[in-house]
Amino acid sequence: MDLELEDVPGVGEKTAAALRELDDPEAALERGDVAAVAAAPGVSEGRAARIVQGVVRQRHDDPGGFLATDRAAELYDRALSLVTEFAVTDYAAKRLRTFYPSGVASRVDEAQELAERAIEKGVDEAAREHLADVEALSRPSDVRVRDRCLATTDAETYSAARDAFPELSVEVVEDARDLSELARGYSTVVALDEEFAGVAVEGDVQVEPKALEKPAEIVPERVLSFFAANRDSLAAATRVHRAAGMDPPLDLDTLEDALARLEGDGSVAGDEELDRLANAADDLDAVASQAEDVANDRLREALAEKDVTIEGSDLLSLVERGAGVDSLLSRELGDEYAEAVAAAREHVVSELDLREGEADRARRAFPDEPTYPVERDPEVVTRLREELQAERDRRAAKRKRELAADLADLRPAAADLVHAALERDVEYAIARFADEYDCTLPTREGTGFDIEAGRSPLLDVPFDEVDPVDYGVDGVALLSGVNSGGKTSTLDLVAVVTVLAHMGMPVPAESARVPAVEELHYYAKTQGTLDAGAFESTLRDFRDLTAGADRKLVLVDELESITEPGASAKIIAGILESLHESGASAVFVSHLAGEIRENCGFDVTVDGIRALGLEDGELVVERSPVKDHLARSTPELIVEKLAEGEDGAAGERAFYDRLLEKF
Ligand SMILES: Nc1ncnc2c1ncn2[C@@H]1O[C@H](COP(=O)(O)OP(=O)(O)OP(=O)(O)O)[C@@H](O)[C@H]1O
Repeated sequence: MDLELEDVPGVGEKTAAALRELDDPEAALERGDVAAVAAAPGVSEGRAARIVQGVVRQRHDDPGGFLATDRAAELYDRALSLVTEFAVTDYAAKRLRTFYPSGVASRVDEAQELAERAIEKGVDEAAREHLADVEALSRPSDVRVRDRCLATTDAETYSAARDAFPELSVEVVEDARDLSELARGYSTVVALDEEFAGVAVEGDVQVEPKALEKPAEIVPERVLSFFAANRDSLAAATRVHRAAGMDPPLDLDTLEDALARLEGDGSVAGDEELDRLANAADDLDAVASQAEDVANDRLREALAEKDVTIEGSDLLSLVERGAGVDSLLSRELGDEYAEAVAAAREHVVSELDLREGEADRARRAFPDEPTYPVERDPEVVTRLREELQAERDRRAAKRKRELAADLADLRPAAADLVHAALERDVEYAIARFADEYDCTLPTREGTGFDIEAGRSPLLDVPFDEVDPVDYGVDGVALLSGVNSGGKTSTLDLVAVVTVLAHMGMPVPAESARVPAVEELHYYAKTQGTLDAGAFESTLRDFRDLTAGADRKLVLVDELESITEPGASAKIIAGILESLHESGASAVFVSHLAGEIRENCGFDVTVDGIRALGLEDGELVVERSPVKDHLARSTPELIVEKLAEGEDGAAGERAFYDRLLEKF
C-alpha cells in the first residue's frame, strides 16, 4: 500500500518531515513499529503510538472516538497497563499501546486474531527471559572513518558521494598529482573517476568508479558498526528464536559465527594472525629492549668467569688511542659475544612470534660487530615496526571487508529476526495477561451483554480474592443494591470487558458477550448536587447520547445527585425511555431504582445486588446481581437486624417493626 505520510491522521508537515529522517518511515508505520517511529526527531513515544494508531484507523476507515467519556478513557488506560505490565521489552510495551478500542469490526477482528494466536502459542519462559536482552535495533551514532577518503574531479559525483558516504571525506581533485598529494594524508584514497584507471600514482590509490554501489566494500565500518552496536540484541534474538522454536528468517548458526568474528568496537575478532601482527607491532620496542638485557647479562656472566690476559703492547696501544676495546672484545670474547647476540635475536623472534621475513629483519637489529653494551639498531627496529603495522592494517582491512560482505547480506534478515523476537514479546504479554486474569476471548453481537464469572481486575482487593460476577442485560436496565455491595465494581467490570473486547483482547471472565458498539459512554458517580449550569449541560449530554444510541453502550453510576431526589427519578426515567426507544444498551446504577421504575413509561428491568444479611455488623453480599430484583437497602437491613435482636421488651420491638413496615 502506498502510504502518504501527510495523509495519516495527526501527521502534519513538520511531523512528516521528522518521520522522513527515518530509514523507511512507511514500513515502520505499516508494521506498527512504535519504537522505530519514536526514533524520529522530536516524536515522543506517546505521539508515536498515536501516529501508528492513526495508520491503523486509516486502514480500517475508523472514525475513532470509542472512548466517549473521561471515565471510559480512564478505564482504557488501566486496562492497557494491565497488559503492558507483562511486556518484557520496551518495544512491546509501546507496541501494545497501538491496541485501542475500535467500533470497526475489521480492526477488532484483526487484533483479536493476533490475541488468539498469542494465547494458542502460549509462553515459553526461557524465551521470555532472553527477551530481556533484546532491544529495538539502533543505528550506530556517527561513524567517522579517517584513514580513507574519496576523490573525484566531477562536482555531481562529489555531491552524490557525500550523500552516500557520510562517514568519509570526499575531496575534489584536478589530476593525478592531486591524488598522490591526498595519498600522503590518507592510507587509502578511492578515486571515483574512470579516467584515473591505469594512471600510476604513488601511495594506496584505488580506482573504483562503481564505489557508490558497493558501500560495504568502501566503508565496511558502516555495516560492522551496525552489527557491533546491536550485537547483544541480535544474539539474544537468536536465543529467543531457538528457545521458542521460532522459524528464523536467517540461518542462526551463520549469524552467530559472524557475530563471534566481531568485536564490540566493530573490529574483527578471533583472527590469530591479526592479533599476532598487532601484538608484535605494539610490543616490539619493549621486547627489543629486553633482548638487549638478555645479551648484556650473558656477556657480563661470561666476562665474570674469564681472566683476560692483555699483552703489554696491547695495553699500551689501548692507553694511547683510548680505543680499540672492540677489537680486544672480539679477539678475546668473540664466541661469547656471538652467542649473546644470537640470544638477543632469538628472544625477539620468539617473543614476538615473528615469521620468516620479519625474523630476518629483526635479526639485523642486532649487528655482528662486537660492541658493549649490546644495543639494537633503532633504524632497523623502526622500519620493522612500520612493516608490522602496515601488514596489520592491510590484514585488518581485508578481514573487515570480508566480514562486512558476509554481514551486509545478513542485515535485512537480522532486522527481521529482532523484529520477530520483539513481536513475540507482544504476544507473550497478551498470553500472560490472559493467563494471569483467567481470560477468555469475548464475542461481540446483539444488544446488551452477558458476562459469566467475570472478575474485575481493577478492584482494591487482590485478584484471587475477587468474587466472580455473572451479569447479563438485554437493552436498558437499572441496577440497585446495598451500599458497598459492588454496583460500581460491576459497572467497571462491564466497562473493562467492553473496552478489552473492542481492543481485540481477551477479557477476565469465563465467557463474555458484549454488544458490537462504536462508543462507550461511562459516567462516573457525580459528587454532590450539581448547580443549575452543570445540570443543564448534563441534560444536553444525554440528549446527544440518544442520537444513534443503538451503536452505544451507556453505563451510568448514580446520576441521582444531578438534582433534587424527587425530580431526578423523573428525569432519569425519561432518559431511560429515550435510550430504550433508540435501542441502546445501558445500565444505570441507582439507589432510586424503585422510584425511577414507577416513573418509567416502559417496563424497565431492575436488577439488584442483594445482601444476604448482616454478619457481625458487616454486610454479606451476593456479588452477582439478581435479575428482576429490587435489592433492599442498607438502612432496611439495619432496622431488620435491630428488630430481630430485640427479644426483650415488647414495646421496643414494636418500634422497630413499625419502621420495618414502612419499607
Ligand atoms: N466482586 C467482588 N469481589 C470482591 N470484592 C468486591 C467485589 N465487588 C466489590 N467488592 C468490594 O466491595 C467494595 C465496594 O464496592 P463498590 O464500590 O463497587 O460498591 P457500591 O455498591 O458501588 O457502593 P456504593 O453504594 O457506596 O456506591 C469494593 O471496594 C471491594 O472491596
